[in-house]
Amino acid sequence: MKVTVVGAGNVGATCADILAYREVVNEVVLVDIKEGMAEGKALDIWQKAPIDMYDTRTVGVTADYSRTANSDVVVITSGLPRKPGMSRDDLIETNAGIVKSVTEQVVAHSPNAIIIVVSNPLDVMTYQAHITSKLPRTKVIGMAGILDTARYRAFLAEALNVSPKDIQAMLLGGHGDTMVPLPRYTTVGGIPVTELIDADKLNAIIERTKVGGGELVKLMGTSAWYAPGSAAAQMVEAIVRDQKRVVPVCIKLEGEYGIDNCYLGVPVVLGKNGVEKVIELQLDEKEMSDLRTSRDHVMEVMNVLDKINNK
Ligand SMILES: NC(=O)C1=CN([C@@H]2O[C@H](COP(=O)(O)OP(=O)(O)OC[C@H]3O[C@@H](n4cnc5c(N)ncnc54)[C@H](O)[C@@H]3O)[C@@H](O)[C@H]2O)C=CC1
Ligand SMILES: O=C([O-])CC(=O)C(=O)O
Repeated sequence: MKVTVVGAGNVGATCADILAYREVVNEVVLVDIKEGMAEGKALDIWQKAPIDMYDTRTVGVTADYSRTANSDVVVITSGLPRKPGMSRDDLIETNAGIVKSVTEQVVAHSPNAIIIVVSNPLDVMTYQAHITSKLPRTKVIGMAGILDTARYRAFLAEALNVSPKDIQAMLLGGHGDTMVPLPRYTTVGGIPVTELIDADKLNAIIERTKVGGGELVKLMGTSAWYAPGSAAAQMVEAIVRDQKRVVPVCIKLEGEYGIDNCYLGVPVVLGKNGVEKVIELQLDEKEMSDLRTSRDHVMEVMNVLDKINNK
């Protein structure tokens, strides 16, 4: 199995490192546009192999897509990260062009690959990759929900002083401040979270989760990479090992949740064919209305992308 990671920056290199370290595939190809960057990071990861005892080959190339040919999965992380004071949507103009040209080259060399988009604004960059690739919606998906639920689970684990391993959670919607964490679908060792934490504390955690990316941007001056790289690697692993993981993933909705033609995070079954099933949860009125608010926001940004593409 072969995986390409486009963008050898913070998120891309972290993802490649985890894929190698865990021997998820035989070969990881890192691609970047910056001369020598991907080659250097791939070599560094390969030199770690004798220490950490793995044999996944890591190869780096500068914009040479012939080396990515016949990849099973391609992760697209190329693009600008935001700086303090910016929203993810502020990245659209630059990143739309990058994701479009990268997707064209990826598909030309790996027509059967499953594409995982990471670049921001996530839901709309997934839209960009999907329309550019012309692949089925089940094969062009975005990474956000695994990261957002991980933040939510980590905050809960801290507040409850329990292991993050025992916290299960689901979350819907766009990868932005309108995301919809679902306390009704959150459990701690099988126990509904609402039995273990009072409503005010839970609400504070939900609000912190929604701006979890921004919290890190403020601290570091650029956006996060350890958890995002790991979340993307988990999606790759689910696909190449055909694990049928049930995780939130961004995909084009075609009538699910009463929503059509919008790219949003929803629970899916993730396996060798990409998204093998979209799971429709029974939502109450408030959850449904929050999801519609999130949809409206993503649709607005999708319209901005349409204008950029029609210029
Ligand atoms: N979906 C999510 O949950 C998350 C998304 N992100 C997004 O991921 C993207 C990458 O973030 P970082 O790795 O921190 O940024 P970074 O700046 O460290 O890395 C980006 C890399 O992309 C490369 N690049 C730019 N244009 C390219 C092209 N045409 N072809 C190949 N490579 C190209 C750059 O040279 C750079 O090395 C950003 O858009 C960021 O907002 C980051 C974290 C989480
Ligand atoms: O916040 C950002 O810009 C990067 C990102 O999407 C995240 O870490 O959730």
